[in-house]
This record gives sequence, C-alpha cells and structure tokens, in this order.
Amino acid sequence: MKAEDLRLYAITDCAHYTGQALIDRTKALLEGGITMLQFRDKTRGREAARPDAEALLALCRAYRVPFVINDDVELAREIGADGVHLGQDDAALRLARMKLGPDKVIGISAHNLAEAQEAQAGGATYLGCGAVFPSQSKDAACLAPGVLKEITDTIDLPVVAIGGITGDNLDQLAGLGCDGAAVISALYGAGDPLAATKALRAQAEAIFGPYGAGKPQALIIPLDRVLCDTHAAWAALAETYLTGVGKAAGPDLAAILRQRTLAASAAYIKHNYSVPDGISQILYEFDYDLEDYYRRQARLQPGAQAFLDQCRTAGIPVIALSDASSDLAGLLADCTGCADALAGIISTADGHLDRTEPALYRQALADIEADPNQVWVVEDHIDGLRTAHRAGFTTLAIPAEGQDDHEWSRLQAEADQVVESLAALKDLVK
Ligand SMILES: Cc1ncc(COP(=O)(O)OP(=O)(O)O)c(N)n1
Ligand SMILES: Cc1ncsc1CCOP(=O)(O)O
Ligand SMILES: [Mg+2]
Repeated sequence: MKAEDLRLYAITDCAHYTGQALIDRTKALLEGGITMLQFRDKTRGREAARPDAEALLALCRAYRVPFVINDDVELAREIGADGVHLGQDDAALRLARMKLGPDKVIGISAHNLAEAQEAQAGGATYLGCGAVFPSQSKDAACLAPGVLKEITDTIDLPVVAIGGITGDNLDQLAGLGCDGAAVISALYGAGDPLAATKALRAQAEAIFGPYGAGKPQALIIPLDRVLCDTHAAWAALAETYLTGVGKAAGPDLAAILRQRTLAASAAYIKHNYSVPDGISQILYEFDYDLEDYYRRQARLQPGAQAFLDQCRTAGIPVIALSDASSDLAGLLADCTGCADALAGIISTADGHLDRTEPALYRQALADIEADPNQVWVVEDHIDGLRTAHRAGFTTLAIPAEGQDDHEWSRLQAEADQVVESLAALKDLVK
C-alpha cells in the first residue's frame, strides 16, 4: 500500500446497505475513483458478513484498489484481504502483525501523539485520525486540528483523516499534512454516488496531492530476461554445470532455481546433487557460462531500445537490476548496447543480498534523490515485487520468459500496476 492509496478512502455503510445493494453502491464508488475500501460492519457477525466481504474483495481486485477489513483480523486472514483497520480497543497490533505477516496493511486509529508513536513503533502501515468533524456515522470525539498536525509532523506513517468529512469541509484539511480522507456518509449516503465520488476524488487530489499520476522520478528494472533476452542462458546454467560433472539435473530444477540468486542456486546444487566442487567453484562456472553467453548471443528484448530512448527523452533515470555481479551485468549492458542508457546497475551478487531484502532496492536511491514512492520497480519476480512494495516503492508487474501461470497471476494480483510488455511500459513514461 502506498500513501496515495489513502486519497479517497471509502468505508462501507453496512447499517444501510448489505448484499447486492452494498455491492452495487460500492461499484459506483470504485467507478467514481475511490482509492481504497474498508469493509466495516458493526452489527452482523463474521459468518453473516463474510459473503459481502468476499464479493467486495473481488471487486476491489478488479479495480486494483486495496481492501481492508475493519476490526476482524481472522476474517481478513481467511478471505485474503489486503489487511485490517484496528482501533485502540480492537485486537492488539502486535498480535495482528503476527497473524497477518509483514506485508499486510494494518491501519491503526490514533487520537493523540502517544497513540500514533506506539502504532508506528509496533509496525502499523498507516494511521486513521479523527473525528476531524462531527460524524453522523459514529459517536466519536473531535480531534483538534493542532493534534492532527502534531501527529503528521512527528510520525513517518501515512495518515488519513476521518469523521464527518464532506465536499463542504474537505478544504479545511489542507495544510495539516494528511494523505487523504476516509469517508462513509458523504459517499454511501449520496443521492448520486458516482458523481459524489468523482467530485470528492478531484477535491482530494487537489488538497492531498495527485493519485497515481505523473511519471516516476526513476525506474528500476531487471536487466536479465526483461531488458535482455538472457532467459535461455540462466535456465541452462545449472544443467550445463551438472552435465559437466557427470550428473543429471532433476526435471524441475530450472523452475526451482528461477526464484533463487546465483549464490543460492550454487548452494542448492551443492546440497542436493553431491557434486565435487565447492560453492565458489560452482559460482565461477556459472559466471563463465554467463559471460560466454553475454558476449556471444545476448540481445536486447523487442521494445527495450524504444523504452530506454523514451526514458531518456523524459529524463527518467533507469537503474538495471541483475542477479549477476555488477561487472558481468555491465558486460551484458555493453554487449547489448544499452550501457549508456542506464543510470546504474544494482546487483544481488555484489551485496550478497537476495530479492527478499529491501536494501537491494534502496541501493538504487543512493545516487539519486528520489522518494521511493515515486520510483517504479518493474518486476518479473514475485519475491522482488513483494520486497519493493514493502520498501515503499511503486511496483509494476511485467511478464517474462520462465514465469509460470501461477507466478504471473500472483504478480498481477499484488502489483500496483501491470504492464503487458516493454512497449506498454514505454507508453506509461511518455
Ligand atoms: C481509516 C479509519 N480510521 C479510523 C477508524 C475508526 O476505527 P475504530 O476506532 O476502531 O472504530 P470503528 O470503526 O471500529 O467503529 C476506521 N474504522 N477507519
Ligand atoms: C469510523 C469512524 N471513526 C471515526 S469517525 C468515523 C465515521 C466516519 O463516517 P462519516 O464519514 O460518515 O463521518
Ligand atoms: Mg474498530
């Protein structure tokens, strides 16, 4: 989840709408441009509410909008929602984080700086602060604007304001440092929910900043497989090595190693095939084969040159990501003629990092002053996409050779955006 997902955050009004009426109304809100949805049902129990929650989750997936459940961590976990929103009297943040894992959204209600600090220290994803105005939907004490400002000035988490917000008072939230507005009645209670959402969304963007807009400040993209046609070389590395030492590779070896770095692949082979060489010798052989392929056969993928040219025209630095050493990756860039178009190369092998470590992606920011949120990480790899997401980058899924259908559907479900090709990516940076 990104801070901009909070721009116009709708919360269901299950006191007035359930079943098909709730789905229809929510669909109008999604069509009108809500940027996040919370399922909040304060009266029905978990089992009675579950079908509505599941239907809304499917709808939010279709509109690529995060979907969280109010109060009920178990329901969120069971249906695979993006997370939960918890108040001060709800389940403990620590327990919720344990149950949901590090990647899920956990929003916490905070009414003062101490609560906000505790939520930040406990691993909350965002804060809901209010009521900022008297609310018809909940009997909640009003928060002074000074307290809200103190929270946004002190805390690093994204903050959404809540309570009594309408088109008539939204402007009063300008300058308080919030990322968006959470709304029940001004959306669900509107005579024309589609028109009301469109109007509130435009107003929210004017006050809190654009949503999903603009070009990235920089872009991180895999060099192998995505920019260059090196899938065949990577897929053959382990088998070629094993053949050389007189062993036969298992049928699914290439698929197993696709998720691993070179070092982890070498370790896998060492431990599963009782080969004579040590891990560093296996790595040496891998590097040798890659270098040979890079020098003799590697080419840019179709559309890569045009995409890189467009980035250059638009002034967007492109940082290539590689699982080979940066020396080898540099050789690939030279041999395929894209070296001059790259602002840098980051390598899992150099830093002994794998794609589950945010430090990998953060390296890219060392030389450029960019807000991670404004940096796009293009990934063909599910671990990489998840890590970049967790590190606060905007993520784009792209297909690549060697992905199976399962991985591609997970990428599509979890990415902020999906691009079908480098040509489509080029259009996005125009
Ligand atoms: C975005 C957001 N912010 C605050 C709340 C309120 O949560 P809580 O204090 O737990 O009250 P209930 O909504 O559970 O009645 C929220 N739901 N969403
Ligand atoms: C859940 C909640 N928490 C504080 S105020 C509120 C209700 C927000 O609803 P409305 O937008 O109708 O005031
Ligand atoms: Mg609650």
